[in-house]
Amino acid sequence: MGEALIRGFLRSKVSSPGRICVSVRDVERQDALERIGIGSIFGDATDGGSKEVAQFSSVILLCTKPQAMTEVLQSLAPHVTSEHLVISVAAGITLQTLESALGEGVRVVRVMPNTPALVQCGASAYALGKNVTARDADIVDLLLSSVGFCIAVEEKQLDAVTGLSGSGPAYVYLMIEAMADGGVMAGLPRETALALAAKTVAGAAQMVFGDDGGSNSSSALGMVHPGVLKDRVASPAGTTIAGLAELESSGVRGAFIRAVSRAAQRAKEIGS
Ligand SMILES: NC(=O)C1=CN([C@@H]2O[C@H](COP(=O)(O)OP(=O)(O)OC[C@H]3O[C@@H](n4cnc5c(N)ncnc54)[C@H](O)[C@@H]3O)[C@@H](O)[C@H]2O)C=CC1
Ligand SMILES: O=C(O)[C@@H]1CCC=N1
Repeated sequence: MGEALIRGFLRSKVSSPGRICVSVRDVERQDALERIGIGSIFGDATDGGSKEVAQFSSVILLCTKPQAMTEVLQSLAPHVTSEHLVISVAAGITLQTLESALGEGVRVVRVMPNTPALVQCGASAYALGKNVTARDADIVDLLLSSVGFCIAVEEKQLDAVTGLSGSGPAYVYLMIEAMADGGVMAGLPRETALALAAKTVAGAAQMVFGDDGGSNSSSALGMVHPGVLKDRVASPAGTTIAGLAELESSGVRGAFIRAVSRAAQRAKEIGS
């Protein structure tokens, strides 16, 4: 996720390789970051990396796994001051945990991004810690909106965000793969089927944001209800309603609801 954000920031030009300083343990990741021109790459956070990052950066993104966060926070705490803004992307790790590990007065923001940030099509939500300033909120907004859509939420909503948009790309990949399988089963070459499936998902998602001209927009974000769009595709006694009936009888709608809800619950479990 950290690498996706870095690459997204570089693509959007909100930052440049010379302004980014990274502490990363895996050698392959270090090589990948070197290849994209990151100049300051340090090793393990617990072995000097945190100190170096805190020395050279005013905005620090924490992008390790939640399970590694305790030791990373411990390594960072002695070097972080009220001059730093710390942004965590870790699923489930609460603002309270971050703030109490980093110390009094530290400015902390909790973010849940997703990997399409890499291609500027991310969907992120964030919650501000108790010490952040209005300028910090602007910085977070600037960074996240440079790589896609972003929205401020209450912290208690972030586990739900994690289950929906944080994990969501994986659900969509599964759906694209399955739709392509269906195309292959119906006689299409694999590559054609995959391209059609992925383009269909991307195009359909864009329509929800009113990119049909916005005539049916029903919300502040200019969105069109997906049910309206679905009904427009389904002709009476046509192919689509036959396909939809299969999906409904397989319980796909319920499966998606349960997937998001189970992933949100898992985020809560990780945090506790
Ligand atoms: N993968 C995703 O789609 C998303 C992940 N997240 C969050 O992002 C965080 C990272 O997840 P992934 O990118 O999937 O994991 P990952 O395992 O791919 O990346 C974690 C990185 O942390 C580095 N690392 C671990 N311990 C370190 C240490 N002590 N010092 C320096 N570097 C260290 C590793 O070298 C690795 O490059 C997690 O907290 C996750 O909840 C949030 C949203 C989406
Ligand atoms: O699977 C995970 O735990 C992370 C958090 C959201 C997406 N990936």
